[in-house]
Amino acid sequence: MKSRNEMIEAVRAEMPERRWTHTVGVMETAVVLAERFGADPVKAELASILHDVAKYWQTSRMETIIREEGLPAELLQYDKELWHAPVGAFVAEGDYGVGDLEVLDAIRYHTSGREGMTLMDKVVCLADYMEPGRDFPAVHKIRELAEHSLEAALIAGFDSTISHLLEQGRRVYPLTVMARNDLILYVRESGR
Ligand SMILES: Nc1ncnc2c1ncn2[C@@H]1O[C@H](COP(=O)(O)OP(=O)(O)O)[C@@H](O)[C@H]1O
Repeated sequence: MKSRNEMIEAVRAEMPERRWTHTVGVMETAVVLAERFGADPVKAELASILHDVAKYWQTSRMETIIREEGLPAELLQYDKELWHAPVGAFVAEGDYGVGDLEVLDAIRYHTSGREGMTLMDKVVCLADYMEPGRDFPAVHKIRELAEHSLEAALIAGFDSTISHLLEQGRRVYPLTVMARNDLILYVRESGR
């Protein structure tokens, strides 16, 4: 596996400066959330460093990887914004030598979420929604909820994404709906 510094330099070279600033925000937020909710902060930071590694890859390059490396082909029927997450996990494993499935899955599902999200999935996905550089109508509420509940904050995040997609008449990738349903059940049953 590449060292932390090698990863930071390599990932930084893959993106414009403003996206690197976002990545640093996600790293810092993920560490805070990991410490708050009992996840491994080192793994949370590692997943955060790499989460957007493929964000600026050409569509055709991502499409080739999705087709040839057996990533879910249904992704190709949905917003291209979703593709960089599973492709990023593939790159994290192949090019950066990350072997930890918890870290790889957190990268893979950071945009869509999934049913049965792990603690690490939740931390990285939520950090991506609420890092300090984010500014969208629901972000204040999300940050407030995140003081106490990872799940309630994530539900608010997914609500905001789904509403936005509905308003624009766009397709909703089903994993996000499943993630939200599952989190609602989790909150109801655990009382969090
Ligand atoms: N379930 C979904 N179905 C379709 N598109 C989605 C879904 N979830 C996220 N997206 C798309 O992905 C975008 C967010 O991706 P994200 O990785 O958070 O990018 P950024 O970091 O640039 O905000 C949303 O604005 C939306 O266009």
